[in-house]
Amino acid sequence: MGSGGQACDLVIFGAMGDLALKKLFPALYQLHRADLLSGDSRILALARRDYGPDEARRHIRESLAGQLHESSLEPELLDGFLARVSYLKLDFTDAPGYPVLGDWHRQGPGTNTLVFYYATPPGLYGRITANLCSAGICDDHTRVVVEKPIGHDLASSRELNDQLARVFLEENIFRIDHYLGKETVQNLIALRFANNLFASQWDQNHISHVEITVAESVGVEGRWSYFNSAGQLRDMVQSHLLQLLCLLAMDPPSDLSPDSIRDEKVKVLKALSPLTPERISSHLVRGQYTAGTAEGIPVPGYLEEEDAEGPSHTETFIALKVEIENWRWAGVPFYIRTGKRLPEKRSEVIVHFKPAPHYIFDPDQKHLANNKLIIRLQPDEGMALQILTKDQGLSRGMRLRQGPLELTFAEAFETDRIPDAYERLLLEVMKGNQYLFVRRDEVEFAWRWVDQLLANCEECGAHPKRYAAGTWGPVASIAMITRDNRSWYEDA
Ligand SMILES: NC(=O)C1=CN([C@@H]2O[C@H](COP(=O)(O)OP(=O)(O)OC[C@H]3O[C@@H](n4cnc5c(N)ncnc54)[C@H](OP(=O)(O)O)[C@@H]3O)[C@@H](O)[C@H]2O)C=CC1
Ligand SMILES: O=C1O[C@H](COP(=O)(O)O)[C@@H](O)[C@H](O)[C@H]1O
Repeated sequence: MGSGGQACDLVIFGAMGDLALKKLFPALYQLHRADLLSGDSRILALARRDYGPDEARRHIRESLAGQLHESSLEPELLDGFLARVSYLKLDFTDAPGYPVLGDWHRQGPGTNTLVFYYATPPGLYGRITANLCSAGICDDHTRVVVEKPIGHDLASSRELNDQLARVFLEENIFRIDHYLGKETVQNLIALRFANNLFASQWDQNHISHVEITVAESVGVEGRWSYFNSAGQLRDMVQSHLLQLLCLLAMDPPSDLSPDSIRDEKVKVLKALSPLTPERISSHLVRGQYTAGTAEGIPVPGYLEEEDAEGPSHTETFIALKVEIENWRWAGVPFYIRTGKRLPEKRSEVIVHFKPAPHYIFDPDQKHLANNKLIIRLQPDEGMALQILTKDQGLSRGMRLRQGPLELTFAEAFETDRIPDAYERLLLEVMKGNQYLFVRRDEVEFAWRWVDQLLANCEECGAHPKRYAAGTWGPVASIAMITRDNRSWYEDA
């Protein structure tokens, strides 16, 4: 097989929902456009709206026109793509409606791999799986793609995983964490394991601490009810932030096979130090935004959002000091923070290296002495290595100057467009390659750690502190890192 996917019959549950229209169809169209969708691949869009086939295609076409850049919209390619799409009205709770899905698959070329994509509220995953099972549509080759959140805690994620496991083989379950589909996140693997320069320095002997910031300027965007039952810890840390942490902290996998990578990630999750009640006050800060500004425009606070349903102690910001109890990372804190309504959308990792063992330069400049690797995940994707050089000029003596070795991907590699995460993820589903998907034990170990953290927060009665929209979270998050004589890296 080339770089494209196998021929698939992709059945999208929830095909008229936000995720499908904003992410899945645009990504599938881009794959079609890049000739990465096998010629025989077909798409069945399922929703409960009363659309005829042409009406559904028209709706998808209009939605694509609203989502994609003009330069990607080529009428003939759009026609070709939409010709792959059929529409079927189905109430997903209605078991007798399911056999028709099997009929649709049998009417196809006969060799296409059947893939179900659950783009629905997570509460429906179990019901859909049971209905597919009763209709006898699935076999040992049928794949399923499930969106986060996989459960609300360890118990519910186990229940959901059990439901999936009754019907699908683990090797056919593709649990999405869309951060793993981001080019720059995958690049962490290349950076660490293709460059011995970094590989040989990647431990507690050489690194003092690591920062991970995933900042968003948006608020909860009409998802108050869902978000309020989750909060930033469940919504972002349990999945995306812990995945980033794993990719940064894991030992080298012996190869790039899905299980080699995932085995190493699981070891990191198992080694996360629990945040006991005694450590909560020094290792965790939660926040909730109040009215402020976003990109200069006044915005309401979390509790005044249009769809807000009352008082709430749900956090929209969290900062954590995370420790990993193993040889590689003993004594190296990972400071992570993520929040809504922060001043800008910015995801980045800063690796702070320890200073040289013996310092011989001007003592006034000692604060410059730590090298830093800045990995910009989004936007302005790229990286910079802060190094020290001699300041130029005759009058300066041996003065040091800090400057970056800079690599901006868009400039260096002349990429016209960075593919969206869902393009990569859907392509890998169609190839049957799970290395960018989360294995059951990863999800469950992540929940185990998050559950103890939430329980300990509860025990301490630690409510979120207020921060104004448009600021970098509660001041306590700055104090958390300052206590260790460090500061959050700000280079904006
Ligand atoms: N949107 C996003 O960017 C992201 C979403 N996700 C996850 O993706 C999943 C889908 O999210 P999203 O698209 O935002 O949700 P939406 O609510 O927009 O879409 C869900 C769709 O499922 C349909 N649906 C619900 N119940 C039934 C039913 N009984 N029978 C038939 N159709 C039904 C809804 O139909 P109707 O329109 O008729 O109500 C709706 O179109 C969720 O698990 C979410 O957590 C994850 C990351 C990002
Ligand atoms: O999964 C989620 O991610 C988005 C942020 O994703 P990004 O790709 O824009 O960085 C977040 O807004 C949302 O709350 C969460 O559910």
